[in-house]
Amino acid sequence: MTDQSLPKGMIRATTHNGPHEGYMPGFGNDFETEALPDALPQGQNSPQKCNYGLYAEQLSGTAFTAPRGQNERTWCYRIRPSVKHTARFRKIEVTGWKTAPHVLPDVISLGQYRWDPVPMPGAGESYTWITGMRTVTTAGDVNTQVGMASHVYLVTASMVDEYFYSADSELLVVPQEGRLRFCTEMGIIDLEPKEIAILPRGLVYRVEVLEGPCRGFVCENYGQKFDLPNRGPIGANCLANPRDFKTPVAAFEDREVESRVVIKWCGQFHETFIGHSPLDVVAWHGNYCPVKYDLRTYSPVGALLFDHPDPSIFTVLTAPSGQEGTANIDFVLFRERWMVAENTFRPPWYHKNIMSELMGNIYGQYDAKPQGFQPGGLSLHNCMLPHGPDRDAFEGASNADLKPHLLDNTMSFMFETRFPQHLTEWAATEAPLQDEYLECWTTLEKKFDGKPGIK
Ligand SMILES: O=C(O)Cc1cc(O)ccc1O
Ligand SMILES: [Fe+2]
Repeated sequence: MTDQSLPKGMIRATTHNGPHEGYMPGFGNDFETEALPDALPQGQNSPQKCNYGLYAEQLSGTAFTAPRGQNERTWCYRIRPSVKHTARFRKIEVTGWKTAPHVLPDVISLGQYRWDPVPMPGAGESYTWITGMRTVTTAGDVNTQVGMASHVYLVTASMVDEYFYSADSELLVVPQEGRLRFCTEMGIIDLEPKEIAILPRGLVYRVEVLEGPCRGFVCENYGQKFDLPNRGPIGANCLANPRDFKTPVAAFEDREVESRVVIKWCGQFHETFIGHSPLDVVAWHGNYCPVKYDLRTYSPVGALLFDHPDPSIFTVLTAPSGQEGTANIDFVLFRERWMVAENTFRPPWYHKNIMSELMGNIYGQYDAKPQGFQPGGLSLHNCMLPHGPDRDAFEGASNADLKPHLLDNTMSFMFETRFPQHLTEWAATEAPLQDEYLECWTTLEKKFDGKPGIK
């Protein structure tokens, strides 16, 4: 399409944001978006009076004085200030959702653990985003803003006139089945398997089921926000590229209806009732915002000649801990890729790790565990506990013809934290823990016979 107002030959820039136009590309960008024309003040944040009678409100995601490269905040122009969204809070019980510190004397976390997929709810069972959250592990301490929790969610029902926010954490959501819609103060994110989303600390939202039942994983980050890892010698491209992250455009509700707001705060849950939808932000600008990312756009970089690199080459996002290179959480993706290394045992090696490794399978088969680690399933290899390929993987890879091989139909991930992860009672007793998991290694044969030569 030509634009008559432009010089001859010049084409106006357009943006293409995938199937629908509801998202803006970029990671950590300073975005601006308005759902009504001129709702966003230009050139200043706090005019004496805002257009449309809106209230200006800042949401600070980092300390005011955080260094420029980390500083995150968003200015919201809303129908009512958030303080009108909260009456007196009343404590409620949300039984499945646990928070660190949560070390139970009778639950042993020292070990290698694996779970079958948590069964989908039966007919007649109904779970929302809040009631369907089941904590698997916790690590660190929410009160000092270090550590994390891992959860499985089972969601069958939309939240209706009900809203949630976590003052404790940002949530990294990894769907495994079903499609969810996150209606947030800053716009709408639709999410399905092979995508992930980050919901920042303090952001209010409602979760709806687009296609259920829904199952997935959540990493709750109590610490510094997830960021893109530095690429070092890899250079300026590959791994997760910033433009593949999508932030929703502004969308608001002007609905006056009895509504419930639930807040998670220092591990406790509280509710309050208000007379309207809190999703009333008409326009916003800033860099503290929800985002989604399609894992299929992750460009893995790996070994081109020999040996198996550390899994950190597959880091999608990293949440720093204050000690450089030692993350509070790394989110690592094992996806389809070519295996070409010569004279190499290609699957993960055997090892013990100071970091603790919580893994989940999104779909397909993981190369170190051809059987038993199923889509929807989880495993935990805790701090300094040995693990590695099972017997079948070892025998297969030790004897494989090492021609280039497409590792296909595989997508697993790891929440790796510097802290030991503690099982919840649910993970240790109710979830489908595989009692026989250790047997995948007990059959590994002794091959050593004291005589030189390749066995
Ligand atoms: O334990 C695992 O399967 C995760 C993992 C993968 C890999 O390629 C190297 C090390 C590692 O811990
Ligand atoms: Fe590992």
